[in-house]
Amino acid sequence: MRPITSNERARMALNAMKDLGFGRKLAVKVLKNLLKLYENKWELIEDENYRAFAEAILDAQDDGITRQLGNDEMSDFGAQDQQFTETFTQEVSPSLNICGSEVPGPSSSSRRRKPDHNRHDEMDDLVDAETDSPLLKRPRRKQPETGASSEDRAIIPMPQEPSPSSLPSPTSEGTRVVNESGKVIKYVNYRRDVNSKRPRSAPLKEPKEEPDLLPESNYGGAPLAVIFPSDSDSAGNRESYSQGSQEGSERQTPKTGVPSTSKAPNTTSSHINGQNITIAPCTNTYVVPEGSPCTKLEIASSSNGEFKLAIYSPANLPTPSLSDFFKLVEDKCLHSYKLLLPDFSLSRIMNEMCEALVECNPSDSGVSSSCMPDEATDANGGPDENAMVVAQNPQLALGVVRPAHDSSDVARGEEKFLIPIFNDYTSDETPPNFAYIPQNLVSDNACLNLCLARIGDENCCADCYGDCLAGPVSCACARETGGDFAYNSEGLVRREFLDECLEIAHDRWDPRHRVYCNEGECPVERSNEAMGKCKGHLMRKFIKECWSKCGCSKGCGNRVVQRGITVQLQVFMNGNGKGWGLRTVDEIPKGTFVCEYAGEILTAKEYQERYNQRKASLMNSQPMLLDADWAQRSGLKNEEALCLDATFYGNIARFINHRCYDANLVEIPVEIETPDHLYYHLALFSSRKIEPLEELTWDYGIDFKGTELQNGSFKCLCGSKYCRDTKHSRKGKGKQ
Ligand SMILES: C[S@@+](CC[C@H](N)C(=O)[O-])C[C@H]1O[C@@H](n2cnc3c(N)ncnc32)[C@H](O)[C@@H]1O
Repeated sequence: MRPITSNERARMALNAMKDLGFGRKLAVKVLKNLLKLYENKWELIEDENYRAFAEAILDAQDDGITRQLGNDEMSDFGAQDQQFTETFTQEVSPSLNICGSEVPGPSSSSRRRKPDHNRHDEMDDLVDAETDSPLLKRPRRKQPETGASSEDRAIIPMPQEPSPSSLPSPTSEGTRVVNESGKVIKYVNYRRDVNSKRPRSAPLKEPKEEPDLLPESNYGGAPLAVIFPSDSDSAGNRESYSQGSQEGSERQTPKTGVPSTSKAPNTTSSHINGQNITIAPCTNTYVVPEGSPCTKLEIASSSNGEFKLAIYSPANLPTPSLSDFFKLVEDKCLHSYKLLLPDFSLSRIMNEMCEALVECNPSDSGVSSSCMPDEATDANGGPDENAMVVAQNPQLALGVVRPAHDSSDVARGEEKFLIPIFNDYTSDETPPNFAYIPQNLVSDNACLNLCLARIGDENCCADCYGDCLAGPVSCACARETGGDFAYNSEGLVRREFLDECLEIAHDRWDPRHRVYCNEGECPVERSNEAMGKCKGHLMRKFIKECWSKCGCSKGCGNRVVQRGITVQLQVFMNGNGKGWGLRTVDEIPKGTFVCEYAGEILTAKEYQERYNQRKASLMNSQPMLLDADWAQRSGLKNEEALCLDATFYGNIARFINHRCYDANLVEIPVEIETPDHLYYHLALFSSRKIEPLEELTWDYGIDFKGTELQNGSFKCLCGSKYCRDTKHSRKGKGKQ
């Protein structure tokens, strides 16, 4: 292979800096000086994704070079591509001035900053010490010593929801939130009166006709649906809705995923990453690890709203006192997070949790004022709301008669906005009965070990501060997406990444995108012999978001899905045989997070058992396998093969209808709390710009060509010209 030339290396280095947002002229200048400094040793510049280069530019900026060059010169990348190519054969000096600052030569800790900067040298040392980190860890900047609390110091203040009178008039794209330097950091829509402005009903906007996306022959011959089958057709499906609500009261409480009315801790379910959370009876999540195998920390709750923390020790061991235990946890927190306030106290946090809990449930006399610690305090020392475990209203159990849906808000206040129901066709019909949950629930048997200790340093950015996207270099949380964050500063999925995801979704039947299990190892095959040999699992690209162990703030731009729904939605009766559907109120730009597909996390086997037992009541169910990473695993255990079922518990995504191939939403797996990809969030993002009042659709990935068992559960009425259900297709009849 031809050796890479200096000019090519220079071009690559400058492009890397351009990607980080640095101006070209400054970068060229710094690069020249670095080459002198490092005696043309490009490896030192290229090492760790051009870390030394980026840091030298930062130093140069701090030293005022930015001002010297002026704004125009700082943003002149793009032009003059040729100019820099002949400039990189420089003479060497052992130590030189990079844009005005004295920097030690390569022999002495070549990539360290000069010592007298305003930076936090201690953190720099830490960063430098991590030589094997594949990506740069951005040093946490030293905070001004104002005595302010950690919250006060957040770089990007999260916008407060204004009072109704001060609501800004929303634009189609939402209200821009800008940071101090005027950069748009996110768009916010504010809760609006559902009756205002928009008519209560509006003619359905069918998804717009897509241009020819692929030759006809490419979308046939799909080997298998990735969805578990159901045998209803659309008509049957509609019938089951009206039965559904009556049946709801008679239904047996499913064995898993339902807060039990019994006190046995093992029969309740956990709710993750959200508020108003149900219980985590799955005590293995909270068991004190291996080192002390006989002592157990157990967190239990009942559906009456009580919960408790218990430490069990075997007879031959003394039970540790709660205060000793707290002290140890505090020490560990200090060791892990380093930046705890001096008066940090676990017991105080727990008291505050209890108080908050009582405030959240003022009418719930069953709420105990005792509280339990969670493993998680977030990296800023505060309690981690995502991991708190709170008893939930037992009425959610499906065995209990619950009122019909509230047509002004199907989400019953669980989301940031009201999500109203419109039915202009059959005025008395309401959506089928189900319990609205904003986040997933986990069954007892599903092996989902939510333990912060499992998130290693390489899977988080403990050293970051504020907004990871605003930093000059990507942190470890961008590694999953090849070193660039999946989101841009406006909170949208980056175009290139989205296009890659769309390509995979479009070519989902192409064997190049699928992985096939060894014989007898496929969890789907094991749970349902009738499925036959493994038909392959789609290998998908993951997004990784920052989370509790990361040092950044909750407003960090790499936290999108975990912040929940930010677009205004409506449930509506479709009137075209597909039943209820979901539509957007406002225009949605391409790459916007719309909602997560939430439901009960079951094992594939559990789902199959449930399906076999109550086939009829599962007619509307679209269980999704969480198999995006099974490719990396061999010998998956039954309890590790997870599946998402929104039949009894689900969120707004439960109303999204299927459209073959050219749907306006695409699902992307998002890693938040677990690093191993066996559990992830199935997040739906807009695949293109979506017009106001357009129906939202998603390609469920059903093979309508397979045998009955492999088939999807309905006759497809999507109306897409790419419809795969050739037997029943209404191609060309889709418009009404
Ligand atoms: C996740 S639900 C979607 C919401 C559903 N329409 C409802 O009324 O609750 C999936 C069910 O909707 C119906 N459905 C979704 N997409 C459809 C399509 N393209 N054609 C016909 N029926 C569809 C099927 O009955 C399917 O089992």
